[in-house]
Amino acid sequence: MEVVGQAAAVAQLVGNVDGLIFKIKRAADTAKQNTRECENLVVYLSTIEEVLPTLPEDPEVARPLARLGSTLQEAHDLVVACQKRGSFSKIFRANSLADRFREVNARITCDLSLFPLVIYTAIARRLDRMVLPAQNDSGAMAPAGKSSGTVAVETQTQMVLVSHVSSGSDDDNPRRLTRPEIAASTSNLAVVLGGGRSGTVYKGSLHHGGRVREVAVKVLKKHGRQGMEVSFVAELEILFPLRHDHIARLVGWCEEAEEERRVFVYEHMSNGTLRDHLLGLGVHGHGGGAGSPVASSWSGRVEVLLGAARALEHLHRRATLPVIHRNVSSSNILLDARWRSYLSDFGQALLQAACEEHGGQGQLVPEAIGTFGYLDPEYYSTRRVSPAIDVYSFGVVTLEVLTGRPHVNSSSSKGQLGEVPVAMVSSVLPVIQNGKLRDVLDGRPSLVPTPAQLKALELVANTAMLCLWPQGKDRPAISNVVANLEKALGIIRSDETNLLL
Ligand SMILES: Nc1ncnc2c1ncn2[C@@H]1O[C@H](COP(=O)(O)OP(=O)(O)OP(=O)(O)O)[C@@H](O)[C@H]1O
Repeated sequence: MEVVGQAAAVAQLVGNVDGLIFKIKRAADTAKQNTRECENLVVYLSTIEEVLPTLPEDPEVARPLARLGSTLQEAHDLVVACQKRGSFSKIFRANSLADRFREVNARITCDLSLFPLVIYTAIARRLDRMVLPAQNDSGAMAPAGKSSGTVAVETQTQMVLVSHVSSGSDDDNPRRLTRPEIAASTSNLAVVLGGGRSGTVYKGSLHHGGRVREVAVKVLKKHGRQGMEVSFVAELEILFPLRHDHIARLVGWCEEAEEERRVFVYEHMSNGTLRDHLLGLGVHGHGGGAGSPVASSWSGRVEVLLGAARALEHLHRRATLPVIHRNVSSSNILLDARWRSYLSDFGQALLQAACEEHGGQGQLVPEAIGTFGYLDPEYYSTRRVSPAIDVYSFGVVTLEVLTGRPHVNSSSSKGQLGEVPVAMVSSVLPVIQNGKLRDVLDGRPSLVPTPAQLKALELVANTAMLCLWPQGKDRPAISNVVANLEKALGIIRSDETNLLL
C-alpha cells in the first residue's frame, strides 16, 4: 500500500514538472524580451522532458523532483515577465532578467544533480549527444549550424554545456567509457601516476576515433570520502562543460553504481605537478631537473602562476556556471609537455550560484574541507564558501613559487603528539611584510634575480600578501591578481630579453 502511495506521489510530481515545462514553452513562444534566454531555457527543458517518462517510481526521486518543480515555477514566472515590455529603462530590465535566467539555469542544473546518479548520468548522456554535431556517413563531424534544428542545439550548447574559451573541437566533449575501455587503456591499471585522498591516478592511452590520447585515469576510492557518489556527480557536473586553456580537461568517465566503481579520465599532463618542480621531487622522472623552466627561471614560475590564476578567473567570473574550486594547491596545478599550467582536481568544487543563494554571504557548508596550510582561516571558522577562499589558497601557492618551500613545515619543537606542522604562511609572510623578500626567495643559483626581476617579484609578493588578508572581503578579486601577474611577467620577460642582447 505504501509502495503504491509513493508511486502515486512520484507520478504526481512528474505530472507537475511536465505541466510546468509545457506552460514555460507556451509562454516562451510569446516572449517579447530576453527571447534568446527563453529559447535556451526551452531547449534545456526539452531534454529534461524526454527523461521524465523514464524516471522510476522510486521515493528517491521524489525530493529532487519536488525541488525541480519549485525551480520551474520560478522559471515560469520569469518567462511570463518576459512577455511584457518594460516601460522604464528597458536595457536595465533586460540585463537583470538575463541575470535571473542565469540563476534559474544554475538552479535547474543543481536540482538535476540531486537525482540518483544513474538518472543524472542518463540526462548528462542526452546533453552529451546534443552538443555533438551530427556525424556524416564518413564518420566526419558535420560543420555546426548545418543540420536541422542546429540553432537550438547551438544555443543549448552555449547555455548549459560549453562555458567559453574552447581550445578543442566538439569531439573533445567528455564521454562515458566502459570498464573494458578503462582496463585496456591502462593495461589493467599498470602505471600509477599518483594518489590522493579521493583515489589513485593511473597512466593510460585511450584509442578513440582513430586517435590515441594520453590520459590520466583516476579510480575513486570505494569508501573514501563520505558521500562519494554526491561528489562524483558534483565533479562531473562541474567539469563536463568546462573548457579553458588552463583547466585540465575531462576526457570521460565510467560509472558502475552496483560495484561502486567510479572513474574519471583526464588529459595527461606529462610534466607532473607544480609542487614536484618547486621541491625538486623526482616523481616519474620530471621533478625539477635542469630542463625544468619552472625550477630554474622566474619567468617559468610566474608564467605557471599566471596560467593557474587565469583558470581561477574563468571559474569565478566567466564560466556560464561560475565555480569555486576549494582545493587550490601546488599539487593541483599540473604541467603539460610544453610547461603550460592547468588547474585540476575539482572533487571539492562548488557551483557559485548555490553559494549566492545564501544572502550573498556564501553557502554554509557542514565542514570546511581543505588542505592544512592552504585553508583560508576565515572559511575554516565560518564555514562560508566564497571565491575569496580560492584567492587565499592561491596566495599560499604564490609564496611556494617565490620561496621554493613546501606549504607546511614540521616545527623543530615537538608538541605532546610529536612534530607540529606549521603553515608556511606564518613563517614567510611576516618576513615579506617587513620588506625582506630577498631573505625568503628561492636561493637556487639560476634564480638570483636582477634588480628589474626583483621589482617584478616584489609585485608578485605584494599580490600574495593581499591574497592572504585575513578577511575575505579585503582580498583582491582574482582578476586583479591576473593583472598584477601579467605585469610582473612582462617586466621579467623584457629583462630576460635585454640580458640576451
Ligand atoms: N591529468 C593528470 N596528468 C598527470 N598526472 C596526474 C593527473 N591528474 C592527477 N595526476 C597525478 O595524480 C596525483 C593525485 O591526483 P589528484 O590530486 O587529482 O588526486 P586526489 O585524490 O583528488 O588528491 P587530493 O588529496 O588533493 O584530493 C597528482 O598529484 C598527480 O601526481
